[in-house]
Formats: sequence, structure tokens, C-alpha cells
Amino acid sequence: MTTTAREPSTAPHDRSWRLGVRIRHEHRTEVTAGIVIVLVTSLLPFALGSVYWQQAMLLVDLYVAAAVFLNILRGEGGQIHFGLAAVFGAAAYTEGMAATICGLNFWLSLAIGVVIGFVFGTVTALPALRVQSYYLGFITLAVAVVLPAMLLNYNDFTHAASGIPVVSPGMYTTTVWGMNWVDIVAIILAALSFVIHAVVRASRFGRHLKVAADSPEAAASLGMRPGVLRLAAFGLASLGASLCGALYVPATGFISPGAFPFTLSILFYFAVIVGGAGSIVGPLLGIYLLYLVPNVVFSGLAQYRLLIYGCIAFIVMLIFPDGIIGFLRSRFASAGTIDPDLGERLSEAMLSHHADAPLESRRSDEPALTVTDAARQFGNVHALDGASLEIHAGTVHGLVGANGSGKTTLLNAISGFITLDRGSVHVTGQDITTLSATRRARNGLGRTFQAPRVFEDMSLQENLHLDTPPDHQDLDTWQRWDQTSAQALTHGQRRLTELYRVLTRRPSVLLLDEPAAGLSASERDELGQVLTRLAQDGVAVLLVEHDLTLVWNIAHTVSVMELGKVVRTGTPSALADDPVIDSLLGGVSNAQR
Ligand SMILES: Nc1ncnc2c1ncn2[C@@H]1O[C@H](COP(=O)(O)OP(=O)(O)OP(=O)(O)O)[C@@H](O)[C@H]1O
Repeated sequence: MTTTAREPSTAPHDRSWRLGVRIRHEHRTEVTAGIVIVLVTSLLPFALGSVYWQQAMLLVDLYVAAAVFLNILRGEGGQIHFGLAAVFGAAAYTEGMAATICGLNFWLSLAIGVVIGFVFGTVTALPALRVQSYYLGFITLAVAVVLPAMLLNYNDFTHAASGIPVVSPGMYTTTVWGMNWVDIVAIILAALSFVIHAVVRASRFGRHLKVAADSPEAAASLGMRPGVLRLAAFGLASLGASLCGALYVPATGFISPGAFPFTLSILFYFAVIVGGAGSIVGPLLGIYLLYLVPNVVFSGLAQYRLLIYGCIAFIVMLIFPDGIIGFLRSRFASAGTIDPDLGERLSEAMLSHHADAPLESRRSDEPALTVTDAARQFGNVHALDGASLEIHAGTVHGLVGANGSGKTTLLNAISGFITLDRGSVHVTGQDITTLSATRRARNGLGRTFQAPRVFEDMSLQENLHLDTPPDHQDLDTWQRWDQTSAQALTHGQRRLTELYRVLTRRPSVLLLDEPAAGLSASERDELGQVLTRLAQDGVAVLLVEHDLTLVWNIAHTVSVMELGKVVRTGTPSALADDPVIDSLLGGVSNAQR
């Protein structure tokens, strides 16, 4: 393997990457399509002078914007929200009551409505810090069911049974084509929602959201806080829904619990799924199909709307499991061609980046990683039973043992994914035993997983550089990797991609869980050279591996585990003749080592 000379940055996109918002071509196309459709469908009724359609499209624009914000949460954050209409309604009701009962002016009432809706939506999503997906979905479902009932029960205060007429002066001033300000603001909000989604998708925050959604463990091992990211996504969706709810008041001039029923939450959710979660323009198609067609075109069937939503969602999901846009994308988008030398290029690039700032300063006599008397029991199984280990900077330390001997459990305990019943973990002398996985990653621990974590919705370039690409990446590589879909990567390339990503965080201790599994012979050689070079650069590498040839070729020290304990540690040559090793590893011949 040769290391290519590093060229000065020529990538015109560097600045946008640094700002974190380089919107991909296909997403720009979707944003443009969304804005054009919103403008045409919203302006046409004014051009034609149809008051009925003007009012219908005003609500449609608000619903589209709310669904797009929900789609950011669903598509980027991977979370389920069955109660967005409750947030929408909380903002609208607060604004309406502030304007009528408290007599505040319109703008102050609107601002209070948005703030309260945002706080309400975010606080009810606080469990996102600990749980995700359907657990959270059911919490939001409860909120969606309870809010309208509460509004009805506090009738004296909310005037719920009769509803509250709200006048919003200023918003009804007529401008061009008979449009008033609320029409204009609703159109702008719907159009802007596509832009906001595209910006989030292209940003560092958006990439982190996706990682946290796809693999919370991988996110934590990269120093991210998946719970906080999930909560931030709920906060963003709540802010968007609150803006829409606050505009609903001047749009209709009337609020009542019946305007924010549970079925509205289901409409938003189904609109996202039917359109295609994660696609920027998908929710617009979903709202048109699920709301506009049954409620406006076939308004006589309004009482069957839940049934209609269900039937349309059922049929669309049956034919297009990834939603309408997902189907179109899979039909027409190409995954890009894979460079046959990609593995070698990745290895070269990761080493050349790493060599920029070798970890010499981290070398010391003190072990880079010390595990002392680690014990962990699962039921009756003593997965770890007093394991101790020392790993030094600048070395590759192999960890071998029969299946079930406790190697992965030890890696999980070191990286903070499980707690220890007994024992301690130190990194360069600092006790990290009680730190979270995220804090450990930020303290210099990096790890890979048995099944490599690659994020298929992202390009190879995004997968490698979740934050920013290095200054010296040349334009040709930048463009090629940006056009390569991660879906097209082979197993070996996925392993190298995951390793590359971990190395961009410059860990001082690298934990690898069976990195050679599934690699070809040449990929294994490539991996061996990369690990040797990393150790030369000062990294402490803990290599859990069943491929003993690789371990014996590159490790400076080898430890053997049996029944949750480290039973042997020594140099490969010293251990090669140890009779215990053969019996533990199932009669491995010397030739294999
Ligand atoms: N979360 C868990 N719950 C229950 N038992 C567990 C759990 N994690 C590990 N174990 C058990 O602990 C023991 C050690 O498992 P571990 O995965 O650490 O072994 P390993 O040496 O990594 O095996 P392999 O080489 O097959 O990956 C096994 O008996 C396993 O079934």
C-alpha cells in the first residue's frame, strides 16, 4: 500500500461543509418541486377567484408544513409521533385564549401560543432521553387523545363546547389578488418547511440525527448523545407544529377542541408514511392524497375520514412500502458505481489523515487502558468473572478465546454499553468505570461493532465524515465518494468505512470486535497494515478476533479469555507453544498462527 501525497484542498464545497449545509442535488430538486406545487395550488384559487378553494388551500398549506416538520422527526430522527395535532392545538388554543380571555394583542398572543406549543411538545417528549420509537409513539398517542378531552372538560375556562371566535386584526388586510397576510404567511411557511428539512438533512445535526436513529450505540460510541438528539428532533417538530397551530387561529378565526382531534394527528402521520418518510416533498403528496381528496373533493364523506386514511395508507403501503417518493427514488435513482479499489483507497486515506497528528504525546509508561477484576453476570451466566487486562499505547493487543468466553462483553464493559457488577476501567490512569458510553468516547475510546454500522441513507462521504471532511481531501475523491451510495458498499468496504469514521475522532484507544470477519484475504491484509500503522502512530488497539493468523501476524501482545477470565497474556511467540492455548482454541495448529 502506498500513501498518496496530500494535495491542498480544491473542493469547492469545503466552505459549505464547514457550515454544514451542502444540500444534495436530488434534495434541491425535491425542494424546488415542493415550492412550485405549493405556489401553483395556493395561488390558483386566487387567480380564479374561488373563495372555497382559497380557504381550503390555506388549511392545506398549514397541514403540509406541519407534516413536513413531522417528517423531519420521522425521516431524519427515526421517531414516531402520533400526537402532533395536540401540539398544533395547544399553540392555537393558547393563542386564542390569550387574545380573547386575557385581551392581549394579536402578535403577543401568537408568540405566546408558539412558545407554549413548543414547550408542551418538547416536555411531553422528554422520555425521548431514555426511550425511542414505539415506546415514545404511545406516549405521544396518549397526549393526542387526552388534550381534546381536557379542553372539553375545562369548559368554563376554554369555552370548549361553544368554541372561541378569535379576531386577528392585521392578518386580514387584503394585498395582491385578494390575498390577505395569513394566506401569504401560510404559503411562505409551507414553502419554507421544505427548505428547513433540506437544510437539516444536509447539516451536521441532521447526520447525527440519522446516526442516532439508525444505531444509538454507534452514536454513543462516536461521542454523540442519542437521547438529546432525539429530544432536539421532537423540539424542532413541536416548533413547526406550533407555528402552524398559531397561524390556524387567524386562518379560521375560531377554535374548538373539534379542530384538533386525534384523527388530525393520524392524518399528519399517515401523510408522512404515504408520501415517503424522509423524502422532502413526500408529506405534501400525503396531505393532498389523504386530506385534500377525501375532505375537500369528497366533502360529503368527511365522517368516514379515518376509514379513508386507513384504506389509502393500506393500499399505498401495499404497493409502495417506502411511500410514493421512496418508490420513485428506488425506480429512478442509481446507487452509483463502486470503485473496485475502494478498499485500498479508504485504507490509504484513513492512514494519511491519521498521520497528520500522530498520537506521540499520548505515549507513556502508564497503560493506555487498564481493566481490573471486571465482573458481570446475566442471570446465571457469569459473562465476565474477574477479567483483568492492560493495553499499552502504540501496540496491537489481540484478545482471543472460544465462543462465549466473554470477549464482546468485555468490549461492551470497556466502552460503557454495559455496567460492571464489580471491577474498574481506567484510560491513561483516569477512572472511567462510571462514565456513560458517550463520555468514554469523548475521552478517547473508539470502537467498531461485530456488524459494521453503516448508514444507508447517506453517501459514502457522509458516512465517513459525519462532521467535516479534512482540508486536504482532493476534489476527485470528494465527488466520487459523495456520489457513492452507502447501500452499494460490500461487506469489507463497510468494515473499512466504519473504521475510517471512528478514526476521524482520533481515539487513543481503539476497540475492534472481529473486524476481519467476512473480509477477503486481500482486505484482511489491508486491515492488518492499517492496524499496524495505527499502533505505530501511538494508538492502543484492542483486537478481538477469531482469525488467529491475523492476530499472530500483527499483535504485539495476545490475551486469551476463558469463562469470563483472562487466563493467559504474552507475546504471540511465547503463547504459540502454550499447550493451554490449543485446548482453549479448539486445537489451533501452529501453522495457523
Ligand atoms: N445481554 C446478555 N444477556 C444474557 N447473556 C449474555 C448477554 N451478553 C452476553 N451474554 C452471555 O455471556 C457469555 C459471553 O458472551 P460474549 O458475547 O461476550 O462472548 P464472546 O467471547 O464475545 O463470544 P463470540 O466469540 O461468539 O462473539 C455468553 O454465554 C453469552 O450468551
